[in-house]
Formats: sequence, structure tokens, C-alpha cells
Amino acid sequence: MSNELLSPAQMSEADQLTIAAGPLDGYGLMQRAGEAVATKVLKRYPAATHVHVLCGPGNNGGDGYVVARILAGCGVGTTIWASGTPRPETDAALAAKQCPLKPRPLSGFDAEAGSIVVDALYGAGLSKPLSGDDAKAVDTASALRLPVIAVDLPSGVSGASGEILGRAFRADITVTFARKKPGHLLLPGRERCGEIVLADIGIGDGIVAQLAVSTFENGPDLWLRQFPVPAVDAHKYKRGHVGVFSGGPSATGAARLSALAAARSGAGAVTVLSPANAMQVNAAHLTSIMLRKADDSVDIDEFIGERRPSAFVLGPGFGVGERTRKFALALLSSALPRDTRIDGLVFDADAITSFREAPDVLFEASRRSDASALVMTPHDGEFARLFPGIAGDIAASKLDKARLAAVRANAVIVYKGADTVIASPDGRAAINANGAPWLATAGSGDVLSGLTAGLLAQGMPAFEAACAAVWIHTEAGSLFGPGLIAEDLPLALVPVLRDLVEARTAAR
Ligand SMILES: NC(=O)C1=CN([C@@H]2O[C@H](COP(=O)(O)OP(=O)(O)OC[C@H]3O[C@@H](n4cnc5c(N)ncnc54)[C@H](O)[C@@H]3O)[C@@H](O)[C@H]2O)[C@@H](O)CC1
Ligand SMILES: [K+]
Repeated sequence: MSNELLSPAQMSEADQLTIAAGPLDGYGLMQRAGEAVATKVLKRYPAATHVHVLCGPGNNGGDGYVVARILAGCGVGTTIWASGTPRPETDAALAAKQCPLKPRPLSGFDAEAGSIVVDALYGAGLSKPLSGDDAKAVDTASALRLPVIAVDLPSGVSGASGEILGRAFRADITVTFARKKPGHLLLPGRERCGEIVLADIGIGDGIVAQLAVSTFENGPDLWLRQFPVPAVDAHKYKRGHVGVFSGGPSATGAARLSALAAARSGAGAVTVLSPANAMQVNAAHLTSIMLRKADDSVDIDEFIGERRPSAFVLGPGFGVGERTRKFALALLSSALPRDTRIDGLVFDADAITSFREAPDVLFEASRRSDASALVMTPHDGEFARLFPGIAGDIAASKLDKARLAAVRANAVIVYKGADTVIASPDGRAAINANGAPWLATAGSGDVLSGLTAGLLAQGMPAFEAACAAVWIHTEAGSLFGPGLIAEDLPLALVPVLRDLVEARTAAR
């Protein structure tokens, strides 16, 4: 798999393991890193009049000296601007020595129109905000609108968190090595990377396998094997039955969007569970989706006993308050009839906000629950309501926060946004980067929760179901593009689902 994301510490471990295994040493890895960047520069900017290589004091700068040597050797006009000098006896010092160009001090960095910049100031070793001449170089490159190729990461972007420390380059291309890092996918870092190119520098899959990586880029590689494809003899109830709770008479649309998405995902049956006073409104808008009254926990237990649903969605349009808390706790604690199993619960929106005063009550119930999996899908505001301590931790990245929350809540957390992070209580996490701005529209989250429940109902494990739902949802949004409203989304899922079923069938 090449969808693993390595933290800067893991990347350094991969370097060390590769060096220990031979035949490449640290300098050999640096050569290959520099070659990969120089090749990209030559290919992408064949008409560049001049290349300005900005070299920092560490190994990122070392890569820069290799790039400069190769480009100059190819007859490209090249200038090195150095921020400090590499420590003696390091790979970077050797790379600087092997480079015939005399570096100029970064403080004088200037460039002409038509030239390009190779940013090799800082990569994995960025340890503090960019300042002084480094920050000035960022401003100069930006003011001159020069194309920037970043080595490993745009300097100033944290590889671990995607945060910008002080200032950061806005790269057109970022060439990184072996595997991407979380900072390439998390915002705002992702926006600063431009096109991300992954270069093989000789760190093999076997080396990465030794790192026991638990962070991944979200995509079908991560969950296609568990993606449900109905058997030839599929019966509708074998394909899973999803119950979606509706709000009152003036708030029923969210549940129907969610129900439609659950149905499109392949669940064989979907029932909207409605308060008595909203039955007529719901009935007027439902055709293949079933409708049933659910005013209290007795109604829920009867539904479970009679219809054996496999997943539920609670929250969209449901209202914030005591009734929501009761329903959530009833679902988590319902004494299931023998031979009945609820594969998953999806709590979204109001089901999350309703526990803002007492989140531990929810977390405790989740810990004791028979239901096999709870998935919660908070956006920023909802996340802060349920996990105020974690949300306020300024040292933690979005990835860290989602992971901590998953453990705290004993639930799969889908921490939504343009860089949605999906985290499991077992420590696995995935970052979604096929983001689509078109999804920032009312009701889009309701579709996501229904889609997740639909996949859970078909037996997909919770982490994989949540990852798949997030990816499919964004992919559908991207394919549809401008003009998308949430009503379009259930149908927009179809071509994405078709491709996945074909890929899954082909892989069998
Ligand atoms: N053998 C290896 O370890 C390899 C490393 N590679 C390159 O090496 C990079 C990592 O190298 P390093 O660990 O040396 O780290 P960096 O080169 O990213 O930076 C480390 C140096 O910069 C200083 N520094 C960090 N942030 C600063 C700031 N904001 N202002 C001023 N000084 C700052 C540190 O004190 C340290 O001296 C990778 O990003 C990659 O480009 C590649 O050559 C592949 C092989
Ligand atoms: K860099």
C-alpha cells in the first residue's frame, strides 16, 4: 500500500532503517531526492531562464545543493541562496561541498521575471516559525509571483499538522519522498503544496511496513475489500435495513435526505421513524422508503423487535434536547432480542449537540453498548461542543484531535471539513483529501450520515464504512460540480458506487 502517511519522526526512522539495510547511505538517499526534484524542474519548466535554489542548514538544504549541482551540470543558469551553513560532517555538508556553485547569503535573495525558485530551506525538521531572511524570501517569491517547487514540504508548513509556522511558501509543485506526510493533506498545508509528486528514493515498502503506520490517505485502497457487493441471491432484508429518525413536522427534510442516501448506498430497506405529528408530512414525500411512528423508546424497541434493523441514523433535523438524549441512550442501551444485532449507529448534528452539557453520559453509554459500532460525524462547531478540552488543545493537530476524541467517545469520529479526518478508537486514522467545495451546502451532512449508515447496515466495519462514505460523498460532489444541492447528492452517488462495485468485482 502506498496510502500510508508518515509523520516526520516515522520518515526519519524510515531513512535510518533504509540506511541500516543498505546499500544506500544517507548521502545516497539525498542524491536520489535531489535527482527527483531536478528532474521535475527540467521537465516542468524547460524554458526557465534561471533557477534560484534556496538552501537551509539541514538535510532539506542538502537536497537543494544536489538539485543545484545537477541543474548547473545540465547548463541551466542556477544560483544558490543559503540560509546558514550545514553542520560539518553531515550529508548536507557533503552535498554542499560537492556542489561547484558558491552560495550567496539568503539575505540578498532577489530574482528576475521568468526564473523559478526551488525551496529547500526546511522540510521535516522545521522546528520553529520562519523569521528573518527566511520569511523575507517567502515574501519576495510571492511578490515576484515566481513559480516555486518545494522540496519535501513548502518551508513553513508543518509535516505533522499542516499548520503554517510563521510564514510558508505557496508552492506550485511539492516533491516529497517515499510517502506523503499528514501536513500535505491537512489544511492549511494542503493549499500550500500545489501538485504533490511522490518520488521513490529507495525506501522500500518493506521498510514502511516495519513502521506499523496507522495513518492513511483516505481512498478505495483502504476499504475496497470490505465494500459491499450484493450476492446474486440477495434478499432486500439481507442487504441491511436502516432506520432514520425524523424531526417534527417542520423539520423532516434532513431525515429524508439521509434515508435516500442510505437507500442509494445499497441498503435493502430504509424506514423513516417519525413522530406521530410528522407522519403526514413524511408520508407525502416518501415512496420506496418506509415510514413508521416512533415517539418514544417503546416504539423503538418494537421496531427493533419486529423489523430487525441493522443501523440507525439519529440527529439530522431531530432537535436539541432531552428527547434526543433519551433516544440516543435508548439506542445505545436497547436490550436486543436474541439473534438481533445492530451493526451501527450514526449520531450526527443534534444528536451530538444534545450532549454538550454532559458528554460523558454519551461516552459511558457507548462504552457499555451492545450495538457494535457508534460513528459520530461532527463538524468543527459540534466537535468543540462534545470535546471542548480536545478542541482547545493548541498543540494538537486535527489528526491528533480526531484520534483523541475517538478514544474518549469509544466511537469512530468523522471530524468533518475540507480535510475530514476519520479516526477509530483502535488508533487508525485517515485523512480525506479529495475534497469538493460544492459539498459546503445545507443538507450535505445529512446525506453523509445516511450513506454511512447504509454501508454499516450492509456489514461494513465502522472505520471502513465511515472512510468509504466520506470518500464517496466527496467524489460524488466533485463529479457533480457547480450547482450541487443536497437533493442532487443521493443520485450523484450512483456513478461513484458503480465504479466501486466494478473495481470490487474485478478484484475478486
Ligand atoms: N538522510 C535523510 O535523513 C534524508 C533526508 N532528506 C531531506 O532531509 C529533510 C529533513 O532534514 P533535517 O532533519 O535536517 O531537517 P530540515 O533540513 O528540515 O531542518 C533542520 C534544520 O533547520 C533548523 N530549523 C528548523 N526550523 C527552523 C526555522 N524555522 N528557522 C531556522 N532554523 C530552523 C534546525 O535547527 C535544523 O538545523 C527532509 O525534509 C528531506 O528533504 C532527504 O534527503 C532524504 C534523505
Ligand atoms: K522545503
